[in-house]
Amino acid sequence: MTRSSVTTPPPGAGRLQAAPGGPAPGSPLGSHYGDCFGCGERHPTGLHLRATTPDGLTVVAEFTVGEAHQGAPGLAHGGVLAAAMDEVIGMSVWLFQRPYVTGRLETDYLAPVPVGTTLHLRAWCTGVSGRKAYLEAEGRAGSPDGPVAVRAAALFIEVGMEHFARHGDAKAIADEHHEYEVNP
Ligand SMILES: CCCCCCCCCCCC(=O)SCCNC(=O)CCNC(=O)[C@H](O)C(C)(C)COP(=O)(O)OP(=O)(O)OC[C@H]1O[C@@H](n2cnc3c(N)ncnc32)[C@H](O)[C@@H]1OP(=O)(O)O
Repeated sequence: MTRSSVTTPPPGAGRLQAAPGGPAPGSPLGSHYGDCFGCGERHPTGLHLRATTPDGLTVVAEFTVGEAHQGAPGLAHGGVLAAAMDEVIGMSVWLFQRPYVTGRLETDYLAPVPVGTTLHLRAWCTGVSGRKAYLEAEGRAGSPDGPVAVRAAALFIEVGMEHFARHGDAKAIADEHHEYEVNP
């Protein structure tokens, strides 16, 4: 991954620790919002990512490229693939048990991804420093051992739940049940 200095943990950054009360190894990680383009079950043309954590420290998910996700004929749109990387990395909020948002997302496209391909996604944290979390992800075509088609590196920033109430739909937030801590 050709990550930049912005997405590289600084010297002395901590490692992700399994949060008390966090998901146990093997647990499914639910959708954080039903209308989310990445993971929402109500979204008609979204990515419908379904994720699990194999070990409490990383996230794995699958995304099958559909007709609604094309850029060039028969091929996935690069922005949609970036969204898939953003989402699988964002699923790490369940591991942190705190809300984070994307500050920066860097993506390498290594191979075209045809419609019908299932991408096997994996995300992991490379360091934590204050409110900043450094994460990476990869998407392999066809199987968990398939060729890497997409790679990403990201800087996520921890926010309070008021971020979503101030900028978004406070009622929708209240109507959904979130398991991570609201007032850490
Ligand atoms: C209800 C469901 C919940 C659900 C929760 C889960 C959602 C997951 C969804 C998937 C993920 C997404 O798509 S999230 C959606 C896309 N992202 C967004 O909408 C975020 C928009 N940006 C913002 O709201 C803001 O810029 C923030 C929150 C990121 C930062 O603002 P802030 O809180 O005022 O903090 P600020 O002081 O600016 O930044 C803190 C530190 O981070 C650094 N920093 C911030 N942004 C960057 C950046 N792009 N590149 C480099 N560095 C940066 C600053 O230099 C600073 O470093 P230093 O000076 O301390 O060293």
